[in-house]
Amino acid sequence: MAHRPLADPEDEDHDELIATLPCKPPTPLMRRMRLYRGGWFPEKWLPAIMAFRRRFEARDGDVVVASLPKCGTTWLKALAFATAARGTYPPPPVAGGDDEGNRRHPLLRLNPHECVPFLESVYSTMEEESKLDATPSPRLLSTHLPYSVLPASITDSSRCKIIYVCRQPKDMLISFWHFINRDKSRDVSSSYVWESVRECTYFGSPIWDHILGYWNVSKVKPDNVLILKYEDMKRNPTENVEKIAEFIGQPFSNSEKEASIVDNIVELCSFEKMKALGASMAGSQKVISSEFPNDSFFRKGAIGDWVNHVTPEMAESLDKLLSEKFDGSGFTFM
Ligand SMILES: Nc1ncnc2c1ncn2[C@@H]1O[C@H](COP(=O)(O)OS(=O)(=O)O)[C@@H](OP(=O)(O)O)[C@H]1O
Repeated sequence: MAHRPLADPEDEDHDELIATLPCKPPTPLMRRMRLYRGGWFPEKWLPAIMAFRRRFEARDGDVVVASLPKCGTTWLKALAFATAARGTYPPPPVAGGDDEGNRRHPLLRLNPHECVPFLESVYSTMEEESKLDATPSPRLLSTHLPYSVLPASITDSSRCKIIYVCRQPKDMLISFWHFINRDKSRDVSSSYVWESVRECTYFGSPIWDHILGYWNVSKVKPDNVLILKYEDMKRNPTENVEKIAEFIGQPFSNSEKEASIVDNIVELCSFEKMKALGASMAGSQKVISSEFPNDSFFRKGAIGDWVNHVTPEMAESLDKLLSEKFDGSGFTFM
């Protein structure tokens, strides 16, 4: 007798499935959270995440920028966009004037999040989903989701390339703490955020799990997953831009190198330039589901700001926790 294949639970109504997932009650920072495929997510986000898993169709040449929030996402989006689109939009020369040609570059008018959409947000509206389908290849996309939540269309085929950026968790968590507290009127209990600093978690999910999810795949599929580190990008921006270009199959030619195209990209996406632009656009349209002002993505852009906020004891305990969790994986922040 032929066996009937088991129904895929995600084919059922999202709401019914979500209601069965383990949950945590709301906190002052977060609405109700649900455990899904090994990670905690605000319940409200799950329909879009599930729709993304079900409906996204990867195409040859798609490049996905992946990260945990506050690890350099905005910067990497800018660098990857400027690199991939340099044929259509040459980066303005470092010493270039402020003429119309130089102002034509999208990154001088738009926040990088507007140039590279978050897939999990795209699937929250039919309009955004249709826009994504109509986007010509090659597409530059992004996600904050862990590898375990990505659709099979990305993980089981070799069509997509993923560039993952990670950052020393102490700096990432302090950056997040500032981001949450930037709007004093929200009156979010900072003790809740401090709990996540102490536990080294993001919305209840371990930070090391997110990093190791991508890291482990990069070891077996190096042509599909490239790991970058915020600290290394700060120290060697040129080298990292060259790495990005090679990884996406658009290496810089000798004539481009001679014309200082790499330097121009680095300058266009430098913290100082992007912060100044973000400040000048602060009052204009908000980005990422119209939620965040342009300037909220640029604060200090430094390595090691955690020393101003985290006690040496807390830092030591975080370092110990992380070295245990990364032990044997081959991953380090150096
Ligand atoms: N161009 C450039 N160069 C270096 N650093 C930069 C740049 N742009 C943003 N930043 C810093 O990155 C931090 C924000 O992280 P994300 O972009 O990942 O945030 S988000 O996920 O998009 O919300 C946040 O870090 P902190 O300054 O430590 O808070 C930003 O200031």
